[in-house]
Amino acid sequence: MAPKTIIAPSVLSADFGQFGHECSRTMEHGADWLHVDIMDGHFVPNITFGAPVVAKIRQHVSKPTEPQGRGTFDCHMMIAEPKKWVKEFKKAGCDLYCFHYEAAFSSAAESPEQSSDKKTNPRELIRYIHDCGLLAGIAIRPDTSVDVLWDILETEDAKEMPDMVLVMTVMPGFGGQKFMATELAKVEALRRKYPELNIEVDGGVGPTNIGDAADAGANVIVSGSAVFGAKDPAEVIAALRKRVDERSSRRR
Ligand SMILES: O=C(CO)[C@@H](O)[C@H](O)COP(=O)(O)O
Repeated sequence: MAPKTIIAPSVLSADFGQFGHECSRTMEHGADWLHVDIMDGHFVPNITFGAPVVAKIRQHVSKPTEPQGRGTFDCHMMIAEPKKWVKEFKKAGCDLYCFHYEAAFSSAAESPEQSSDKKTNPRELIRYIHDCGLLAGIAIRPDTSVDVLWDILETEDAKEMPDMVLVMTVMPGFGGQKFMATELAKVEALRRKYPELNIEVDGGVGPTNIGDAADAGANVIVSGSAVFGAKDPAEVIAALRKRVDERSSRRR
């Protein structure tokens, strides 16, 4: 069965001066999830915010009543040491912890106090995230081949299977960049092999290119500036949803 359409506005484009209100308002506009961009100034050349801020905005959005349900906080961890922060973000109210493949190999420390010179691998990290009670996502940058994911997705161990794959359609770090249509070949390849997988696209996505993203097979749609910069964000969210729904009903 085709996975359901999930619209996840990226809060990177929100007005941080009224962050809680921006989050609750976006949910009222029809969002399914909130895509929460965590940047550390190491993995990407930009810094956003950490777990204490996530805990504050969580108070403005009801927790999902089921896994992947409405109100899911989809935390996109653009950080160099993803394993270090899993428990902190769980405590803060994160539901889905999506780390970058490129960062995983240097992230074995279990807490901020521990040194992080050990290596881990993405499958172990997915298992660890699940053991901590979170959904797990794995992201790839435009300069990473989709081929790195096949081995991970072939697992027969449910604890090591990601709940979502994120295909970045810009280099991570900043909102408002131009959508890279070349990345949709990765989405197509993933969808061909995994009809039920949650495949997220993120970066420069909006009404002008949602058709291409949906046709390629994306079902989790992140959109920052197109939603927060719109006169009528509810209209943009509805338009994104309509296009993805149309495509997935043809696939069924
Ligand atoms: O992770 C990122 C950027 O690194 C994204 O979540 C963007 O912030 C999405 O914003 P737009 O490209 O839609 O403005």
